[in-house]
Amino acid sequence: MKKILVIDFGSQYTQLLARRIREIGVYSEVVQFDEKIDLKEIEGIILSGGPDSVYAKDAPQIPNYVFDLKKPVLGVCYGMQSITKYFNGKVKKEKVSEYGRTEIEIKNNSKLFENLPKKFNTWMSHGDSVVEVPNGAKIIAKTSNNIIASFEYENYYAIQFHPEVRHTEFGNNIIENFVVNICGISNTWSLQDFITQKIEEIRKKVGNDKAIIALSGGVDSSVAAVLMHKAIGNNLKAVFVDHALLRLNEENDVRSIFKEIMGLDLTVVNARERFLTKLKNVSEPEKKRKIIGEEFIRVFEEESKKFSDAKYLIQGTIYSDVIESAASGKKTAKIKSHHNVGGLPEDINFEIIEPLRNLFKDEVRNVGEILGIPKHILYRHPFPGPGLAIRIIEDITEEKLEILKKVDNIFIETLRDTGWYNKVWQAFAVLTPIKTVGVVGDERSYEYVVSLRSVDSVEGMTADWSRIPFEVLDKASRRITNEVKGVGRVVYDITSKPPSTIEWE
Ligand SMILES: Nc1ncnc2c1ncn2[C@@H]1O[C@H](COP(=O)(O)OP(=O)(O)OP(=O)(O)O)[C@@H](O)[C@H]1O
Ligand SMILES: O=c1[nH]c(=O)c2[nH+]cn([C@@H]3O[C@H](COP(=O)(O)O)[C@@H](O)[C@H]3O)c2[nH]1
Ligand SMILES: NC(=O)CC[C@H](N)C(=O)O
Ligand SMILES: [Mg+2]
Repeated sequence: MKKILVIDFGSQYTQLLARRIREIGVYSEVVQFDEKIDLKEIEGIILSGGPDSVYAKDAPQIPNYVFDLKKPVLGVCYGMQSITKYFNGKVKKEKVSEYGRTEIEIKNNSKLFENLPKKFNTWMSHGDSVVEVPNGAKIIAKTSNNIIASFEYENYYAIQFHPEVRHTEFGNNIIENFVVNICGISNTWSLQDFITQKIEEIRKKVGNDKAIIALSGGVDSSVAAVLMHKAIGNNLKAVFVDHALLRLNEENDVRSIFKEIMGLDLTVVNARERFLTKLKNVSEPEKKRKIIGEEFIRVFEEESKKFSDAKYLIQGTIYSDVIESAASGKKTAKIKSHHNVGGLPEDINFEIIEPLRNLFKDEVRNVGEILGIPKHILYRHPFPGPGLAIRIIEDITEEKLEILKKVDNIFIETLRDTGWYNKVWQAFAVLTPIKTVGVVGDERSYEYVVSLRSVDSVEGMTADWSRIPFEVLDKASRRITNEVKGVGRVVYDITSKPPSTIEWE
């Protein structure tokens, strides 16, 4: 299949580049800068951004095959700076850094900016700048700070801004100009092709061996389960772990979801005791995540023994889990260890297969729709594998779990009753360790503060707090303080991601 190769230098946005290209209808893959790869059917190359400075000691280099292939190359930010360095231009830390919205002006014609206005806003994130382009290169655009925003040199196209983030105006047009007009690939690829290709790939790999799928009833593992079932049929067994950190009624909901999508009964493992014992008195978020990640694997190992020593473990990991755990590339910064990626123990007895690892949430939902999974399952709010453990700040007790389950349930019920559940991307409650003074029936009370959190997002990589009407929040707040013993105060979290993350831990 003809494709565009994206070479990763450690940017938080690398996968978004590949994703934008797939949106245009062209297949794209991300590889690491030092990875050995198959060079067949590459029609163009994109060099990503990255945290390093090109002259730094261990700065990643453009691999040699990029120069040998002689295909069009697009360098983004660090990618632009590394092209400059290779062809003897000059990169320097300038007095002005450009972060966020920056206007650029097109000074010379280029196929890359065809049919675009002369001036528009882009999104930048750089401290270094190109101060001298390679000999013979043509400067295409400059920013309002007079910094070089784009140049062209032979088959190399360089841009300082990030066309892959939604805040860059005409970003998709620029990527489409590169992929379709400059590299000349026809845009006929679709997620249906992804499904066909994955099924074939999984069949080849698993053969007649057995596999266990970690099924949470969430969007990602449900889609992965249907896809895997199509590929290997009855050699697949689904296992749901009840770790006591679930939402109210979760077990029953998951059983019925599974019956609906697979027509089969689900294996539910009661692991409540063992998770709670291991988590007793643990407050530190990364520690909680590591304990949970390991315990999940131990449970799956035991279950695999009961299924002819299954050789494979399937997980519904998607790309946001990977990037934040810093498992995407050597140069990427770690934000938190998602239990299914960064939280995994080192000694694992089976091979892990993650068919959705390179897709984003909304792409996974689209795959699910193509596979015929009902919308009410695909559009459930995400729920993290570590569950309520990362929504109870500090140590976890049965009492706190009871409180949080009730609060969460009331908030979600209120959103459903008022038509807001489907308008927001993810909503939940957090139990803080703070106690607060109140007055109830003329008596003093001293109870917990809970926070409601609801966010709008597309990919989960960035998010903003939902503008839920005060009346809806008021309804939830009054029900919570009236119905849940142990809660003295309700607050609403109005922080975006970044700088915060969606979950509190
Ligand atoms: N309680 C559980 N039992 C079994 N597997 C689980 C459980 N919770 C999470 N997992 C595994 O961990 C993976 C990652 O969890 P994650 O919450 O990101 O995805 P999901 O639950 O499938 O979808 P969603 O993001 O909609 O909640 C799941 O796809 C699944 O493979
Ligand atoms: O399966 C998971 N295991 C985890 O360890 C984990 N941590 C966060 N999340 C979910 O990922 C999305 C982004 O969350 P953050 O902004 O908090 O990183 C949100 O949808 C979170 O609910 C997790 N899911
Ligand atoms: N986003 C980037 O690629 C940044 C490149 C380089 N680290 C700089 O600060 O200029
Ligand atoms: Mg989940």
